[in-house]
Amino acid sequence: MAYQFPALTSEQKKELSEIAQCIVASGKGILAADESVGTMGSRLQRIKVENTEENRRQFREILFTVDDSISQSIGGVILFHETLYQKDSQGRLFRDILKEKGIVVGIKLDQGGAPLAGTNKETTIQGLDGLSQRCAQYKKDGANFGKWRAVLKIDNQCPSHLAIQENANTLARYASICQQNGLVPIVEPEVIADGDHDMEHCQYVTEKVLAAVYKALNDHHVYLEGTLLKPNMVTAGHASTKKYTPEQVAMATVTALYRTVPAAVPGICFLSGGMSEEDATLNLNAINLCPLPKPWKLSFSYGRALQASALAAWSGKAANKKATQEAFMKRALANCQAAKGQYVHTGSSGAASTQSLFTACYTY
Ligand SMILES: O=C(COP(=O)(O)O)[C@@H](O)[C@H](O)[C@H](O)COP(=O)(O)O
Repeated sequence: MAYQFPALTSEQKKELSEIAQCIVASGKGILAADESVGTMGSRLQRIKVENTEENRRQFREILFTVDDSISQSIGGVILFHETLYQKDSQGRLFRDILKEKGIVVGIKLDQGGAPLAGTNKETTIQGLDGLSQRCAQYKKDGANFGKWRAVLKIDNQCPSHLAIQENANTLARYASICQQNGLVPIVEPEVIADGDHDMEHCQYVTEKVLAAVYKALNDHHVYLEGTLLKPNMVTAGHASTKKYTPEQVAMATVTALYRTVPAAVPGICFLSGGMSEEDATLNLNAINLCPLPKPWKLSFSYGRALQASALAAWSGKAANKKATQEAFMKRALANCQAAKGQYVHTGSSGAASTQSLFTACYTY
């Protein structure tokens, strides 16, 4: 039955795999700047800045107009709908500014959670209705990849079989629709860090989730070479009393990935999930040094762990532009080095970079 009903032409496959490889080329990762209005509100609240469209625009202008050398560390930026159509103070579209730097533009496609009745407050993610039309428009408007974040939690009876299957199937359906429209899907099944479970339990759950996701992607004829995975690292729950070294986190994470993620996937870009900036970098570095087979690029797609110091430096003041850009550049460079296993912690990190960025129940 192979190839009787091919999902994609060889030209479509070539385009998708080239986009994916470009995003994770040699030490590059992704800036997840796709916070929705509500999530951006809680980020801005921390620095006592009002959550207006203009303030969101100003902060993102500062990030996107950083020195062109940023493109050595950042291969892609995920935008929220509002940001894809925003301009800098000279009237240039953000998406054009990013493209001129050689950075691939991505778009958040999921539209929030909905409860799964009969479960312990588990969710599925909405946004499949009209998704093909939205993808086609975003492609015309300059996006080349998409993102869909599914949330799974570790708790009493969680994640349930239903939550795992439903979210895996929804991620696969989204990925298929993206590829039909020329967008590389970032597949993000996030096992959130809420809870007091140990790292071993997180590894067990992460393996179950990823195995279900790759079965569903295969069922939906998704072309793996034209996808990227955005998983959690395998860590203990935020409330666990057990502490693990970056090397232990790396071994558990790469073991889980090696058991479940096909080698055809070009890149795995971790989310930071509430880790401090420095922990996210140290763990990524250890992952890249882990003595297990690693057939994929292992990189980053951080939101909080790339922006926390920059947000703190900015504090809503235009006069802080230089310090904000320096803080952003510093984290981007550190993660670029970590994606190559070359990061050396100097011990001179600022206070913001070692602060936990954990938000309980980070589910929209
Ligand atoms: O996947 C992500 C990982 O972020 P993180 O590194 O954990 O801060 C992000 O792209 C978030 O999904 C992003 O911050 C958007 O958040 P919401 O507005 O959808 O909550």
